[in-house]
Amino acid sequence: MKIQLAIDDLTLEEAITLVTVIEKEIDVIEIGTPLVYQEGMRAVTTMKKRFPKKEVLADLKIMDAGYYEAKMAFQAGADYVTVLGVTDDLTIEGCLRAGKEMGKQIVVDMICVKELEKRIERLETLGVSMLAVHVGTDQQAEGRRPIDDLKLMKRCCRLAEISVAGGLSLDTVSEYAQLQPQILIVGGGLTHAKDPGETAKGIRKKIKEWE
Ligand SMILES: O=C([C@H](O)CO)[C@H](O)[C@H](O)COP(=O)(O)O
Repeated sequence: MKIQLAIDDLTLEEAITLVTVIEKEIDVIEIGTPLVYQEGMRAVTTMKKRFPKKEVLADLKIMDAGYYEAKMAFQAGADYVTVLGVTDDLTIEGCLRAGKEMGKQIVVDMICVKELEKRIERLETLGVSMLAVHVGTDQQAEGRRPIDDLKLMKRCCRLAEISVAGGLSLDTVSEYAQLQPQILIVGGGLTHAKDPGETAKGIRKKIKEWE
């Protein structure tokens, strides 16, 4: 299982410092949506140049202009870019085309998708190979967690790899790891940790128990 660090509310400089400390424990560096707003594609390019052995995900949450926006992120150095599962199939197909041309991956973020099972089936038919279960920050504030959607996703997915995000932390990561998603996404659980180095080591240790 991979660990994806989601960097949302840090400056690019703070993000680089954090990744330097926990580099060994993480596999994917996510340039979170707020960081993209703040810094643009510069954040993607800088992070890939600084940490060339790490995979970089640009969390653009694309809703339209799929081909154009996905290609922009890939050209900036992203290995993965996100598109929203609620959007039109045409946008998903545009992203997939950009991914194919560039030899990179599209991740479909299932935040706010209502009929999850039906949508998973459709997305897999379109050729999507990575799906992200996601309970967003605002939904988390109302007490929602991604565990049930992850269970459903594990039952319904035929081929796609699965990642999961939504408030994962050192305390809760085992619950998710035992369901065997391919990628566990941790944002605030690391970026707001008192000791990110120790927390990242702890998360890695807990995940290893389920591998
Ligand atoms: O995608 C995210 C959110 O929508 C803000 O852009 C977060 O990166 C994702 O939810 C992971 O962060 P945590 O929930 O803090 O672990």
